[in-house]
Amino acid sequence: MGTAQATQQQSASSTFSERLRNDTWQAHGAAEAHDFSRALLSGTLPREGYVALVVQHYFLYTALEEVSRALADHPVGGAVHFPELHRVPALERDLAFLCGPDWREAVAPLPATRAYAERIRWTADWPAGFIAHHYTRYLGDLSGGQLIKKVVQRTYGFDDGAGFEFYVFDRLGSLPRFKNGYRAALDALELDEAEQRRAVEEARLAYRFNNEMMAELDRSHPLPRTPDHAS
Ligand code: HEM
Repeated sequence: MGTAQATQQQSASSTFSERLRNDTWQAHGAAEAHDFSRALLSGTLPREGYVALVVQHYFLYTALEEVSRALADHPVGGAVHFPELHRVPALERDLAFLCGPDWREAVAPLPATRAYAERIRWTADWPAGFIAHHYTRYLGDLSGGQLIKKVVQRTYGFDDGAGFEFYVFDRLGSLPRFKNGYRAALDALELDEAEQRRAVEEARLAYRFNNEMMAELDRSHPLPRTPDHAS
């Protein structure tokens, strides 16, 4: 059996959450292998690069949480409306800690972040597409994000909480249990085949937006990856 045929057969018998995971896993590999991700995870990202990432997160999650609130009562979009997951309050505290009380005047989105946030806002009219964006960010934060949390705390010498609250989900209880409940909420949605496929495609697009954002961060905060960059 050819690989494409095998993948199709697997997809046909998979739940929506399995599809989202399996059919984007290649894109996940690329995101994980990105120079910026690797620097973050290996503790070699300079502090300014980390702060720039927190700033971009602030603009992204502002869009995600705005749309989540707007769709709270929608039968599809409302399935992922978990206010206890929301990151903007934590990001605001992180930015005040990292940049000082006037941080709002000092932050701006990169062009790639602006485009990504615009796409998220666009899905306010397409709730299954919004779910794809929601899934890509929050399940990532609850998974690989928890590895990053430990490295970030150690690398930048943060005390408990301050500077990396973004990665702390202490209102959720057990994260594996929350993630299972999240996947069950996705699987309970009655999305037809075509809509599931479109949503998976949108999740792949979300990964591309993330990679673009990391590429721009990389360009604006060059990583010390070679001796030339080390000074
Ligand atoms: C340093 C970079 C990264 C590392 C080390 C990492 C690592 C991981 C790990 C270990 C898991 C759990 C896998 C499992 O359940 O078996 C995971 C899941 C996930 N990651 Fe990442 N990740 C990284 C970057 C990203 C990025 C940039 C995104 C998207 C913006 C992302 C989105 C996701 C999602 C959505 C899941 C959940 C998959 C699912 O169970 O459906 N990750 N990641």
